[in-house]
Amino acid sequence: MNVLLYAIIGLGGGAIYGLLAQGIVAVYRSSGVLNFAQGAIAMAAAYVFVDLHTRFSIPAAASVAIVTALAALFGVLFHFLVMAPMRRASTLARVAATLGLFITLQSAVALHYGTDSRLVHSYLPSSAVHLWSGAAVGVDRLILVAIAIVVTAIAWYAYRFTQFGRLTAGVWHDPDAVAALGGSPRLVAAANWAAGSGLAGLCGCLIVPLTGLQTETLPMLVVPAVAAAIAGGFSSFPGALAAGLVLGAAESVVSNYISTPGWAQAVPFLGIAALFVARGRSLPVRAEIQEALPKVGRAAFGRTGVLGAVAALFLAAHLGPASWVGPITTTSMVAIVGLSIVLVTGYAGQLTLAPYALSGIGALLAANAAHSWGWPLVPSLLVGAFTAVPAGLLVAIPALRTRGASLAAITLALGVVVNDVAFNNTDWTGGFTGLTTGPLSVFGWSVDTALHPVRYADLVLVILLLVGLLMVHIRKGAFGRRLLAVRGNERAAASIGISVRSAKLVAFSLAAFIAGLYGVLASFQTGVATFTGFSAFSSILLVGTVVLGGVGYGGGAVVGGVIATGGIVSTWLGFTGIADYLPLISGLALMLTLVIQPSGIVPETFAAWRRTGLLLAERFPAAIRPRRRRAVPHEAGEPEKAVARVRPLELRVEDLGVRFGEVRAVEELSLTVRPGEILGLIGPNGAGKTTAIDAISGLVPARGRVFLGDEVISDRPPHRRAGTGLARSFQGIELFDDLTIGENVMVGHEGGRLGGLLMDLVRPARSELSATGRAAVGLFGLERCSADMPGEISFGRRRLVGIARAVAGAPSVLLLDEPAAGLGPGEVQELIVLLRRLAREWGMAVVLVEHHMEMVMTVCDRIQVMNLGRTLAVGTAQEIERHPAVRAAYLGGDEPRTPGTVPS
Ligand SMILES: Nc1ncnc2c1ncn2[C@@H]1O[C@H](COP(=O)(O)OP(=O)(O)OP(=O)(O)O)[C@@H](O)[C@H]1O
Repeated sequence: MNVLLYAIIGLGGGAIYGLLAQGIVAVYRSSGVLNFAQGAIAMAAAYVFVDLHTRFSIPAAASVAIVTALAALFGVLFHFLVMAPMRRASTLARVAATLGLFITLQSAVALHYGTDSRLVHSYLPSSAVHLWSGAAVGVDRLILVAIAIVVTAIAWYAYRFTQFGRLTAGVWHDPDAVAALGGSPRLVAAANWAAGSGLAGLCGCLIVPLTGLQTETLPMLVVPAVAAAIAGGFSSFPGALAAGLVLGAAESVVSNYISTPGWAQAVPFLGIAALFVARGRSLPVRAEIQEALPKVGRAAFGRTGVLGAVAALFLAAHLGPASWVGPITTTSMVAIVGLSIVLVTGYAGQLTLAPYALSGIGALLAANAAHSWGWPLVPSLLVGAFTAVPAGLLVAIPALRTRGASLAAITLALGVVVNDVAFNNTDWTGGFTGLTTGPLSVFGWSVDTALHPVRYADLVLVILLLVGLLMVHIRKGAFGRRLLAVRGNERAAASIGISVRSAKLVAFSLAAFIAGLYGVLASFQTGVATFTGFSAFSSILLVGTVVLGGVGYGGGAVVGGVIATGGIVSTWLGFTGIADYLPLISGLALMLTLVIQPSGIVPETFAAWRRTGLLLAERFPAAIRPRRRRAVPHEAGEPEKAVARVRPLELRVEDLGVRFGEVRAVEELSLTVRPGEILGLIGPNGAGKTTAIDAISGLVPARGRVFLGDEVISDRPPHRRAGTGLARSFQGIELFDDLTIGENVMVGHEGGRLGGLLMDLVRPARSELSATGRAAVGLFGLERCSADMPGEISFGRRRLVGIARAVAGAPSVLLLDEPAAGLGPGEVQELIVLLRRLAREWGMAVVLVEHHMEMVMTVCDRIQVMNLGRTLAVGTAQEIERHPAVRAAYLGGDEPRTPGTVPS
C-alpha cells in the first residue's frame, strides 16, 4: 500500500514533467529541434512569478496568466531572432542554440536573483484528500494532475483535428506544402514555439511551490521532461503525459526505498533510456530524415598545424608573464577534452552531452587510486584514461540504437545521473575536502603546480600534442573516412561492408580515453581532487563552446579551450572586472555566433580565407595558384585483376517476407540470379521492389532465406553480407557527402581490422584505391572528378559514383535500385553498356530494379514482375510483354512492346 501511496504523491511532480514534455513535443514536431532550454525557461518563469505574486501582490491566477503569456512571447522572439535565421543550419547547430539559451537564462537569473535556494509559500490549497486508513494526498498534487490532463487533452485535439495541427505536421518536413495550403511556415513554427515556451512558463509557476527557487536544479527539469518526450516518441501528447506521470511516481517510490542521493532520479531515467534503446534500431529506416550535419574539416594544416599551435602555447607559457601560465594550462586542457567532442560529435556525428561525466569517472577512480594507494601521476593518468573507456562504451550503447536529438537527450540524462550518483557521493569523493592526490611528479620530475606551474603546463601541452596528432591521423586515415561514412549515411556505410557498430564503439572508446586524460589533468592539478567541475551543466557549456568553434574541426576544440572559464579569454576579461558576466556573455555569444556563422568560427574563417585566396588567384594568376584537394591516386586500372577478384556466385532468395505493421510489403518472394546474368525486378510503385533489395542486403528485418553460392547469408548483418560479396546502390544515391568521389569509392574496401586501425592512429597509411576500385573508377570514367565532393558534380555522375562504389568491392552480386532514374537518354545508353560489361566481362550477377522499360527490356536476360509484394510473373522480355496479368497490372496498353519502342 505504501508503494501505491508514494506513487500517487509523485504524480504531482510527474504532471509537471508531462506538461514540460508537451512543450518539447510541440517545438520538436514543428522544427525538429530538441529545446534543451525548456527547463531554463520554466526556471526564469518561476522567479518572475514569485516576484509578481509576492513582491507586487498580484493574485496567483493573474500572475500565472501573465507569466505564461510572457513566456509564450519569449518563445516567439527566440524563434524569430535565433531559430528562423538558422533554419538551414545543421540540427546540431540549432540544438546548440537552445543550449546557448539555457546558459543565458541560467546565468542571467543567477546574476539578477542570486544563486541561493529559496522556499516559496504555496498558493495552492494545502488541504489533503483522505485515500485509505492513514493515507492522504495533498489537493495541490491532484490539481496539478488535473491541469496536466486538461492541457494534454487540448493539445491532443488541437494538433489532431484543427488546421493548425495539420499545418504543424508539414512545417518541418515540407514547408512548401504548408505554404501551398495557405499557411505561413514561419508563423506556424512561431506558434509552436509560443506553445512550447508558454507551457514552460506555466510549469515554472506550478512547480515553484513544490521545489522552491533554485538556479541550478530547475533548468535540469528538462531532463525528466525530455525523457517523457522520448517515451512519447516526440510526437504523442498523451504518451508524453503518461510517461511524465510514471516518471514522477517512480521517482517518489524509489526515493522512499533508496536514500542514497541521486538514485531516485536515476532509476526512472535509466528505465526510460533502456526502453528507448530497446525500441531503437541499429540502422535507421529508409524514410528516416537525414539531418543536416555540421561541416567537417580535412585537417588541412595536419601535423604541422598541431605542432605550430602547441609550440606557440609553449613559448607563451615560458616567455610570457607568470600570470599567463594558468590560463594557457586551462585552455590546453579544455582543448584536449574538446578534441574528444570533435571525434565523437564532429567526425562520428553522434551528439552526446556527457563528456565531463566520462572525464569525472576517470578522475574519480584515478584520484581514489592516488589517494588510497599513493599512485603517482603517470599511472593515475593511465587509470583515468582507461577507466573512462568502459564508461564511454556505456554511453555508446544508446548510440548504437538511437541517433540525433534522442541520443543527446539520453546522454544528458546519463550525465545528470552520474553527477548525482557518483560525483555528489561524499563517500567516494572525499566530500567537501576532496581527495589528496599527493605530490605531482612525472618519473621523479616534479610538476607540482604550486612550485612549478610551467612544468604542469608543459605536461598538459605534451598530452595536447599527442592527442592533436592522434586526431590528425584519425581524420586523414582509413578510420576517419569510415567514421565520416557512418556519420553521413549509416545504411550506405553498412551496405559497403563498414561495421557501423564497431566504428561507433571505437570512436566512443577513443573519445572516452581522451576525456579521461582531461579528467585526471584537471582534477589533480591542485594536489586535491574535487569533482564539482564535471556537472551536466559544464558538459552542456563545453559542447556549446566547441560547436561555436566548429565541432568538425580540431580548431573548434581550441576555441572551446580559449573561451572556457579560466582559459585565456576569461582570464583576460577577468582583469576587466566582468568575470561574473562570463557565462552570460558565453550564452549570448553562442546564440549570436550561431545565427551569423552556423558552422562555427573556424570553418567560417577558413571559408573566408578560401574565398579571398580564390579572388587573389583570379587577379594574380601567375603568382597564386588555388589549392586543390588531393585526388586519390588512380593509376590506370588493371581490369583483369579486378575481374579475377569477382567470385562467380549465384544469389538465391527463398520465401522472402517483410511486413511494416499491417503492410505486407514483400510476401513469399523467391528469385535466383546466376553469375553473368542480369535479372530485371519490375512492378508498379509500391510493389515492394526496394523493400526486397533492402531485405536481401539486410537493411530491413525479413523472413525467408538468402543464399550466396552455398552459404546462407540471411542471418548476417548488412556489413557482413557485403563482405561476402553482396553490393547495392540506392534509389536516392546516398553518397557520403563529406568524402571526395575517390574516397567514396575507396572507403568500404580499405580494411577495417583493429591492428590496421591502431597502426593508422600512429602513422596513417597513404590512401589508395584497390585494383577493383581503380578499375571501377576507370570503367565509370570518374578519374577527372575523383578529387571533387559529391555536391560538386552532376546528378548523372553522382548516380555512376553510387554504382562504382558498390562495384569497387568486387561483389559477386550487384543489386541496383533505379540506377537510370533522372538520367538523360545518352547517360542511359552509357549505363546499359556498363551493366552489360559488369555482367558479361566481370561475371557479376546483377539484379536491376528499374522503371525505365526500354532499358529493362534491352539489358535484362530475365525479368521478374512484382505486384503487391508478390511475384506476378517471371520470363524473358518477350514473355513478360505478352503476359496478360503484367500488362493489366503494370505495362498497360494493348500491343506488346519490343525493345527500343517502349516509352520510359
Ligand atoms: N519503412 C516503412 N514503413 C512502412 N511502410 C513502408 C516502409 N517502407 C516501405 N513501405 C511500404 O511498403 C510497400 C513497398 O514499398 P517499396 O518502396 O518497397 O515499393 P517499390 O516497389 O520499391 O516502389 P517504387 O517503385 O515507388 O520505389 C509500400 O506500400 C510502402 O508504402
